Amino acid sequence: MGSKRVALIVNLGSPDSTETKDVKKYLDEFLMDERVIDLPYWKRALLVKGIILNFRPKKSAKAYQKIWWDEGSPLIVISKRLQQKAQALTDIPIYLGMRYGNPSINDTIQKIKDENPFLTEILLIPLYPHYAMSSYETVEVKVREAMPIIGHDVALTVMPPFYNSKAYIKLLSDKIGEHHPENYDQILFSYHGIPERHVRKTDPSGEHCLVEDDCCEKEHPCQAFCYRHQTFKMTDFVNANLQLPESKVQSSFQSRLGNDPWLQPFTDKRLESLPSEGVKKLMVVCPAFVSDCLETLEEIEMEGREEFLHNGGEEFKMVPCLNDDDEWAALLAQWITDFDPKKSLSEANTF
Ligand SMILES: C=CC1=C(C)c2cc3[nH]c(cc4nc(cc5[nH]c(cc1n2)c(C)c5CCC(=O)O)C(CCC(=O)O)=C4C)c(C)c3C=C
Ligand SMILES: [Fe+2]
Ligand SMILES: [Fe+2]
Repeated sequence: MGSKRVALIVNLGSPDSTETKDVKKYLDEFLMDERVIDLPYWKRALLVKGIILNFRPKKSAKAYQKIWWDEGSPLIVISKRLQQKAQALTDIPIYLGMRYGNPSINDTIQKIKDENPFLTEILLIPLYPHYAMSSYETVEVKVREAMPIIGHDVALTVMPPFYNSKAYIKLLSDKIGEHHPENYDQILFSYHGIPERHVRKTDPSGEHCLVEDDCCEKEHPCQAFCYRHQTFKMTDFVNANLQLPESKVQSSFQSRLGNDPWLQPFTDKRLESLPSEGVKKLMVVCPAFVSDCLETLEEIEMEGREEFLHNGGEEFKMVPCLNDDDEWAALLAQWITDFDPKKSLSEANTF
């Protein structure tokens, strides 16, 4: 019989296995996305297929082997658990898709069609707290491109990034609070980095973002699309909840690729320098990710820890992502149940 309304949650995705050939296939799809490597097609193909795919898959496969679980990729396993927990709390069917790899967005849209012949509305929730063309935007574009598969008039509503959702910030703050941040010298909020050019590109005015150093502190309509602004704001909101002195908290950006200017400060450089600045006990939080993944489990928990301790740090604590936390699943289920396409989803419950 199916349902008239369904929700579609989408995360980034992982390779099908840690074999180099599967990692290569995944990286090909990921890096050939024009919203990730935003070069004209022939230049992107030359760079990705001609250079990056010759060496990166082997290196990335080794990294994936270090974090892989018996059930598969942590990001996918955790996303499925979150979906199942949220599903138990709402009558609205929740489908899970991945932007790259499997379950693909096209297959998931086909499944939605097959299982819901009287469908009228889909609520899309990209599982990213912040707006970036390489994360949130590419998910929305890919889902819109897949909508003709449904073949009739189905409305699509996209939930805005939730970096400023009071309820989400509370969950994140409570989670960090459980690990006693007051006992650490510093809390580093390490967000996934993006090229500075992407921040400029998503500024619809074309004249605010990154024009001045303090652009992100000045009110401007472009901030609905500004990744840098949204990450800095998230740090402030969480910090306000935790009531820590401002001097104990800082933001940085990890996982850069290539030689273009990326958002700074860089996480790896901060981890190297913090011990010489007197920070011996460090807590790291990765709030750009709703689920643990290669970037948190390998880059921060393994490589980052090693870097910090090697440079004179004494204690390193990485706070896990919200993953399939019961309250996070309940919040997701609540967003889906309360979904009203006539009301802006950002109206209620934000700062
Ligand atoms: C949180 C949102 C993310 C943004 C924004 C983002 C931008 C971005 N990423 C790359 C390149 C790579 N990212 C990789 C892994 C990866 N990235 C995110 C999230 C965002 N990326 C996640 C959740 C993951 C982990 C996936 C997993 O399976 O666990 C990788 C693959 C691994 C590797 O080879 O290092 C690449 C490559 C770029 C270039 C970019 C912005 C332009
Ligand atoms: Fe990434
Ligand atoms: Fe900005």
